[in-house]
Amino acid sequence: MEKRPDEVATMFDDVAPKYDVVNDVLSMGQTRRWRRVVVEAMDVRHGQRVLDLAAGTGTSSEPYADAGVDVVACDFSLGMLKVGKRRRPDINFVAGDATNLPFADNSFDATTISFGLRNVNEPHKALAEMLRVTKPGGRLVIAEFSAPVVPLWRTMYTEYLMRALPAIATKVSSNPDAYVYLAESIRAWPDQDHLAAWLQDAGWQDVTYRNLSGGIVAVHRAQKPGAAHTDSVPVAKLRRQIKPRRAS
Ligand SMILES: C[S@@+](CC[C@H](N)C(=O)[O-])C[C@H]1O[C@@H](n2cnc3c(N)ncnc32)[C@H](O)[C@@H]1O
Repeated sequence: MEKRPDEVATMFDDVAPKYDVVNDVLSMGQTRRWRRVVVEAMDVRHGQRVLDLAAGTGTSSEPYADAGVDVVACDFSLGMLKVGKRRRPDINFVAGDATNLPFADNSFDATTISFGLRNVNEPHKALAEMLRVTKPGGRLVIAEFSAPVVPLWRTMYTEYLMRALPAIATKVSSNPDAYVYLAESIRAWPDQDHLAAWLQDAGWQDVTYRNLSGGIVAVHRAQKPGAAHTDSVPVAKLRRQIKPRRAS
């Protein structure tokens, strides 16, 4: 399906104010669990710099910021970035296109993209750009809608996508067409193995994936070839070290 970048950006500008609420409704609360798995897969450490690409309103960036990790939330929809900045002024939001990132080579220890790659008009270019800006040995974690593995579950899910989801979106969203696009773009998106092959073709190594909710979502993990830099503290430990913020 055709994804014109200007139309995609405008569509996200339109849905931005209610984006997170509608997400929670349409996923029946599952997005929170999916996001926790992404953070675990990232396994970032104190002192590292993380790129959250297609970060939208920054909901996918928040766990890193909350853990004191230096996270850059990049997106090309100014509407989404504005909502994010208003909600989380402490996060570094940067306007940028996934196919031509405004960052130097090897500038991030880890890169992640949640529910964004499917919307990029040239996903192969985005995978190459993510490789370029990630340090050698650095990690990539992608969360994206995928293909349910059990046939009956797949049939039920397809029914939900094509019938129930647009109907619910009409009630809860200001731009129901965006959710017709959502359903169609999920159906047109490659399955788990296909995406894993794209990652390898782009130069990523040690590609693995994990299915969530029976394959409705897949979390792919990969590494940039080269030696990783490891003298840092895991975020799990860091959480215990962070002092609560004092009210001013
Ligand atoms: C479904 S939202 C995901 C937002 C966030 N990552 C999350 O998990 O809630 C998809 C985002 O991808 C962004 N996007 C799509 N194509 C892009 C591109 N070429 N460059 C940067 N951002 C892009 C959209 O603007 C939108 O904010």
